[in-house]
Amino acid sequence: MDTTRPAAPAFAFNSVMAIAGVAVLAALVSLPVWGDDYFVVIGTRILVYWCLISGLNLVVGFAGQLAIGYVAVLAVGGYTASALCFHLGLDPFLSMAAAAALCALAGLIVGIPALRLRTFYFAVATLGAAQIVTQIAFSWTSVTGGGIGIPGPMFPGALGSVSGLYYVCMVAAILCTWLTTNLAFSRYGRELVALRDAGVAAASCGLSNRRSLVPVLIFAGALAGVAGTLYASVQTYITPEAFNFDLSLLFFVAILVGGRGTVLGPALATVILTILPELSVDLAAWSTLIHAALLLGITLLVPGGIGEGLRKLTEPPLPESRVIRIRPELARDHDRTEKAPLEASEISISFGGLKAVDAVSLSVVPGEVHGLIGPNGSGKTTTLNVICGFNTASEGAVRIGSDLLAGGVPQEAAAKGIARTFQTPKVVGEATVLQNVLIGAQSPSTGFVSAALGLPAQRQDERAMRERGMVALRTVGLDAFADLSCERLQHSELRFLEIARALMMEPRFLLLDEPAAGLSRDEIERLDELIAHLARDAGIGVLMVEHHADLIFKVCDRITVLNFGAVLASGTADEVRTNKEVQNAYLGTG
Ligand SMILES: Nc1ncnc2c1ncn2[C@@H]1O[C@H](COP(=O)(O)OP(=O)(O)OP(=O)(O)O)[C@@H](O)[C@H]1O
Repeated sequence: MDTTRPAAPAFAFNSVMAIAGVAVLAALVSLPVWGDDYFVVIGTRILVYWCLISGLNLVVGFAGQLAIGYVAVLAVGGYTASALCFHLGLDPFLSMAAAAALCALAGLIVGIPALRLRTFYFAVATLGAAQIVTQIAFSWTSVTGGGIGIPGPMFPGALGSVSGLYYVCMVAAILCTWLTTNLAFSRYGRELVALRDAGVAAASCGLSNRRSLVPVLIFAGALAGVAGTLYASVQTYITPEAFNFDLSLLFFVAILVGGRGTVLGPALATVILTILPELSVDLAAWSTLIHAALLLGITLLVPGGIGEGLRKLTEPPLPESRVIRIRPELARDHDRTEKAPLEASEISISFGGLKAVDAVSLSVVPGEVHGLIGPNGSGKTTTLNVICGFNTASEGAVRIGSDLLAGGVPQEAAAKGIARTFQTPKVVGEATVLQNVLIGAQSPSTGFVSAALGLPAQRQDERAMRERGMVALRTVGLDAFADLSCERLQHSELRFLEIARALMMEPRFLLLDEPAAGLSRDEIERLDELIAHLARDAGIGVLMVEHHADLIFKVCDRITVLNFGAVLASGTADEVRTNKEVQNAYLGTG
C-alpha cells in the first residue's frame, strides 16, 4: 500500500463521525426520558420506517431496482401480524415472525419481475403490486376488516406503552441496521452495485441477478414484514388508507436522497423526511411536495445524494506518482495442470444480413499468447463475445478440451475459467479500485446467511479475498490506488485495472480486447511484459485483439487474421507478417 499518502483528513472526518454517531445514539436511547410522547412517537415512526428502508436500500440503492411500490410488502406484513393477533390471539412477536416469513415471499414476488423488466417497467410492476394488495385489503373483509380496518398487534405489558414500543422498534432497527450493513459491505453489496453499474463486466465475472439479487429480495421482504408489524402496532388500528402511496414515496425518496450504495445516507434521509412534515401542520399537508422538492434539490446539487457527499469527504488524495510499476512475478501460478486448449471451431454469427463471423476456427493454448487481428469491423470483438458467451454462435462450437460450452451464458464461460477485458473499460465508477477488483473473486466459501450475520468464516473469507485483491493490484501496479474510487482513474489505469479484475478470477484463459488502446509507449511496454509473463510463467492462455502491430508481433506465439468475418491467415508471427494477403488487406506493407 502507498505509505506516502496523508491519511489525516479521512481520520479526522471519521473521528468526528464516530463522536457524532455516539451522541446521536445516546440521544435516541434516552429520548423517552427527555422527550414528550409526541417526540417519542415520531422517533418510533422513524425507527419503523428505517426497518423497512434499511432492507429496501439493498434493492433500490445497491441493486438499482426502482421498487417504488414497496408499501405493498409493508401492508402484507401489517395485515398478517394484525390478523394473527386479532383473529387467532397469537403472541405479537410470533406474529411478527410469521409476517416476516410471509413478507419474505411477498418481497420475492414483488421483486422477481426485476430479473426480466428494466427500470421504469419494474417500477410500474411494483406500483401494480401495491394496488393489488390495497384491493385485497379492501375486499377480504373477514380477515382485514375491509375499509373499517383491524386493530394492530398489542405488545404485552410495558412494551405496549409509548416508550415501551419505542424501545421494541429501536431493538428491531438496530438489528436491521446490523444485518443490512453486514450485507452491504460483503460480496453481496459489491455484486449488486457491479450488476447495477457494470452489468456486462459483472456477467463476465460470473455474476448474475439471479444469484445476487434473489436472496436480497427475500431478505428485504422479511425486514418489511417486521416493519409492517411494528407499523400496525404504532398505528394501533390499520385500514388500507394507512398504506398509501405517500408512504411508498417516502421510502423510495429516502434512499435516493440518502444516496445509492450507502447505509448512512438513507438513514439520515429517513430521519429528515419523517421529521420535516412534523415541524408544522402546514408542512404535513405538503409532505409529498416536500419529498419531491428534496429529491429535485439533491439530484441537482449532489446527484449522488447525501452518501455520495460523505464518501467524497473521506476520499484519500491521489498518489503523487501515477507511473504504473507492474510486478508480473506476483501473478500466482494456480493449479493449471489442466493444459487443454480453448478452441473455437467453425463459429459463425450474423446480425441481420451481415455475417459478422464466418466459420472462424482458432485455438488458444495455455501458456501462449494468441493474437486476433484484422481491419475494423472484421469480427474480432464478436469472436471474443461468442467465445465468452455474450453472443451465441449460429453454427460451430466452443470447447475447452472436450468440454463443450453451451454458448450465450457468460457466467458459464467465467465458471470454466475464461476471463476477459473490454474494448472500452467497464468498471464501477463510484466503487473503489479494490472493490472493483474483488468483483472478479470467484466461488466464495460463505453464503448469504453467513454474510448477513457477519460470521467469522465470512470475515475470514473477505480478508482472504482482499489480500488476493491487493496481490492482483500489485501485479498490475495499481496497489497505491486501492482505496480511490474508480472514477478518479485515468484511461490507461482502467485498462490495467480490468486485467487485475480478470486475474482475481484465477483464469485459465484471458481474453483481452484492445488492451493497448489509449496507452502511452511506456505503458505498452509494461503491458507487453505483463502479458508475456501471464502466459509463459503463470500458464494462462491469452487471446488478444489488438491493433498495435508492434505489440502483436512481439508478444504473440500465434496470430489469426480476420477479414470480413472470415479467417484470412493464421500462423506464427513471422508467417503472418510475411503473408502477402495480410500485408495487402491489413498491414498495408504489401
Ligand atoms: N450487436 C450487433 N448488432 C449488429 N451488428 C453488430 C453487432 N455487433 C457487431 N456488429 C457488426 O459486426 C461487424 C463486426 O464487428 P466487430 O465489433 O466484431 O468488429 P471488430 O473487428 O472488433 O472491429 P473493431 O476493430 O473496430 O473493434 C461490424 O460490422 C459490426 O458493426
